Amino acid sequence: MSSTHSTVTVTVPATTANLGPGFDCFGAALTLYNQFKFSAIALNPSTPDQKTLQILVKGLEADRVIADETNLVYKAFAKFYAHLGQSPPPVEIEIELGVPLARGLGSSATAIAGGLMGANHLAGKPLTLLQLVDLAIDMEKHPDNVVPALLGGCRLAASIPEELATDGPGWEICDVPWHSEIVPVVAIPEFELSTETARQVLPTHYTRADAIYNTAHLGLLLRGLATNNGQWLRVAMSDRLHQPYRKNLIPGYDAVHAAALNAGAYGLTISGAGPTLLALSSPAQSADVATAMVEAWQKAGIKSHAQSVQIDLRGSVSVEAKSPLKQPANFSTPG
Ligand SMILES: Nc1ncnc2c1ncn2[C@@H]1O[C@H](COP(=O)(O)OP(=O)(O)OP(=O)(O)O)[C@@H](O)[C@H]1O
Ligand SMILES: N[C@@H](CCO)C(=O)O
Repeated sequence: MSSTHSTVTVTVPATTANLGPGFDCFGAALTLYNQFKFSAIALNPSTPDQKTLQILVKGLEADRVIADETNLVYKAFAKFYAHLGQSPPPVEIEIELGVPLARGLGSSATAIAGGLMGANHLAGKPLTLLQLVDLAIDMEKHPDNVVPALLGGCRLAASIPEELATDGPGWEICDVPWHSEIVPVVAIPEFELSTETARQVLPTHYTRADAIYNTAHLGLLLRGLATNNGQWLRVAMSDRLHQPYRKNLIPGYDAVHAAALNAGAYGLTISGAGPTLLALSSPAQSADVATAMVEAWQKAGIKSHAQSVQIDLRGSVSVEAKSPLKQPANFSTPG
């Protein structure tokens, strides 16, 4: 009889960060998913040099993902064990990609959330979800993707000031109501833009006027999302901290923006660090908005895919199962 062991499959939603003025603090989970399956590997004590890590990648753009210990899912897995003061156990990770890479839809956050959740399950769940959130923010360096990726919904994260800090998490996280009649429409171009590149074009200092502009627009956005006020949303998605600098990295931005508004969208913003563009629309206009965005990009010589999505409310979901213990890929029976 073969021995069995727990495996865990973690499903993690894509996210859209910033939504315009909420730079580095505001984001929402979307109904596009990556899946990560973690299985413990049984090493044979009498076989030398067995692989302690196997990574298999399937799905969208699978050949673009590195399958060694520099893989971000594994880095998060290893970070979890380092946090416990332990070495990571031998593991097989199967990745099924449904979220396009480096497009501003939080693919890196899915990898971090998946790696941390998977590790926590294999370790017998020593950490709470909020402790995983803290570790994830520490890895991603900003909370706006990893928080909704783990918790679901639309979330605002504010760092707790030093004078109020305790030993607990360093962030106050609140859920933000998103009216059910507001449809997010994502137009995803075929080219990639890494977050690193998109952060390099940002200034390190801003004027007081720019700070006030973003504060006011984020407030308006929160109220617009809660009340389905299209006029407020139209104005609220403008910002002065990142989009004016990043739109030059996205060919066709102005044309897609104009096309989305002409087709009836309330507003349009760069999703995360881009290049995906996110429009907010009424349910009745969302199909027209998606078509208009793709056509505008096509005229600018860029292939894209657009679809209406919904806000994911569940966040990262893990399902445990019992399976036969995995053998390492280079396992050999001593003979
Ligand atoms: N499933 C995955 N497995 C391993 N690494 C991944 C995975 N998904 C993303 N990554 C890593 O994250 C990189 C993309 O991260 P990046 O922050 O540039 O974009 P993004 O997270 O998709 O967009 P944004 O942060 O703007 O929403 C990939 O190039 C890859 O190195
Ligand atoms: N807030 C981040 C999201 C992308 O990771 C940025 O805009 O750079």
